[in-house]
Amino acid sequence: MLSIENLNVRFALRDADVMTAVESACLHIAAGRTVAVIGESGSGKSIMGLAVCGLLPNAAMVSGRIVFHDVSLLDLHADRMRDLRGRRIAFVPQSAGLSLNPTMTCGGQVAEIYAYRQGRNRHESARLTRDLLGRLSLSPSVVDTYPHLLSGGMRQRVLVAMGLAVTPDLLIADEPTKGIDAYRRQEVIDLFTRMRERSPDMAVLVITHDIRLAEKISDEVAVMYAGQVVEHTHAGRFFDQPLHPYSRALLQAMPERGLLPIPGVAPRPGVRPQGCVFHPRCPLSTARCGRLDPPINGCDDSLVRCWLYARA
Ligand SMILES: Nc1ncnc2c1ncn2[C@@H]1O[C@H](COP(=O)(O)OP(=O)(O)OP(=O)(O)O)[C@@H](O)[C@H]1O
Ligand code: NI
Repeated sequence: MLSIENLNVRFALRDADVMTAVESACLHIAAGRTVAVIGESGSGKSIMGLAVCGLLPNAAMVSGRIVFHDVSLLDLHADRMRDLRGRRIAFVPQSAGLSLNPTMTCGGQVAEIYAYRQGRNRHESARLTRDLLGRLSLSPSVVDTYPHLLSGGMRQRVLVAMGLAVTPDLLIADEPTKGIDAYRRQEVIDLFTRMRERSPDMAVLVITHDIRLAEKISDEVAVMYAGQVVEHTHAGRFFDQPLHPYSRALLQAMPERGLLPIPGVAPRPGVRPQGCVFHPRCPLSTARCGRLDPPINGCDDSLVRCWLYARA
């Protein structure tokens, strides 16, 4: 359904410096799959998601290809992209608090989508809104409630409802558990589970720091480091036997897996090490890793960007 091929996103900084937020990233998502994109802060997860939705800031310089069904998104006119985003691709932004209209009830905001996007009348829009919020386990009272009266988790669900109201083929959710406490996290997990049951063919891209959320809801995991997708694999396989040394380090840093900090620091934005982007922190790096960019290698059903898996 979606192919991201060699995507680069750069920003021009002052003094003619350029900072690379996403670098030759590749990712493919099939219908019906939930893919979690994980990685440390600043690794380019959100920027990649925004690129797919055509929501990058104007200053961004983008190259590569993003193909959705047969449409090349980076070549689309802004009007057509907006239309696509309203009907086929839904984006659930990171800050639920800021993204809802404070002057409208939650139900009103969902109903508006049915009315404007689908041309439903007021009565139908209201009924569809109640159904949808009900299926997402939001009580009927939420319909008439203003966003600021809800918890972060509830607001997030309203935003997801707004995304689902357009019955998209692809839903992209950026940090759905951000700012949500442990107890409410379960609600987000339930929400994704319910959403899957309701729309089994929808592809879902979940951008998250929250590796445990990824484990609970995803079919596949893509790991980003310094703007690159360094591994993309089945979730079960990833949590059993991650391939990339960075993936292994990420998992070992989880409290339940040893809380081992990843040595060193991520490269500062715009200061990219030569060769493999991870080699300065990698316990397994060799001289070659510091000189040459690793190719993307297929290993069983997985893709991994690491010299360890390169065939001679
Ligand atoms: N408008 C911009 N101008 C310049 N640099 C930007 C801009 N937006 C993002 N960046 C940079 O792009 C890089 C990738 O940012 P991005 O938001 O995609 O990271 P992320 O992986 O989503 O991190 P987080 O987990 O903190 O959300 C960062 O180094 C960020 O500083
Ligand atoms: Ni982000």
